[in-house]
Amino acid sequence: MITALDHIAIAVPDLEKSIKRFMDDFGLSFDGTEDVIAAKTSTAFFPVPPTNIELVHPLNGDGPIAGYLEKKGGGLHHLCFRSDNIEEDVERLTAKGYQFLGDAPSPGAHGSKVIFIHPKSCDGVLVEINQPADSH
Ligand SMILES: CC[C@@H](C(=O)O)C(=O)SCCNC(=O)CCNC(=O)[C@H](O)C(C)(C)COP(=O)(O)OP(=O)(O)OC[C@H]1O[C@@H](n2cnc3c(N)ncnc32)[C@H](O)[C@@H]1OP(=O)(O)O
Ligand SMILES: [Co+2]
Repeated sequence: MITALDHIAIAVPDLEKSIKRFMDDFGLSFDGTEDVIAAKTSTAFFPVPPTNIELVHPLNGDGPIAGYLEKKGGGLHHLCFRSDNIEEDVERLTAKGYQFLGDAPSPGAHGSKVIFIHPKSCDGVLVEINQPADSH
């Protein structure tokens, strides 16, 4: 079951510059950076209760964010719903016709499991579903 809006992600071409923007200009608290190797993505999180902003940037210049930045230069990239049982939600949504990217959840930030729904399945919005580490 989906339980919360876990985060909204913004793809940024200059991670350090954007971290400064969200801390200094918008005054958000900064939860640190994490390189997620399985996703080829560097992340920076800002809690904005009850959700979070996630900045995403290509890790080593490669991966899905690199392609997005090349085409769009940056922008709102995805939203993420938190699930209390990701496998069950994937099965339920697949039966409704949603097209998932990948066959099974993979490692995400903070030890979570994540999977994505193709934007063409969802009105042009890339949707991530995650299950936090403490509820696996
Ligand atoms: C750090 C881990 C994790 C977390 O814990 O939070 C993350 O958030 S990781 C974040 C990065 N990972 C991903 O984004 C994985 C899922 N994404 C993908 O697999 C790909 O990006 C994609 C969505 C399949 C697109 O890749 P590709 O098909 O190679 O790119 P195209 O440029 O050809 O796009 C095809 C089509 O889709 C539209 N598109 C692409 N990206 C987005 C987007 N973010 N939001 C909305 N639409 C998107 C693109 O415009 C194309 O549309 P058309 O031109 O109409 O065909
Ligand atoms: Co994300």
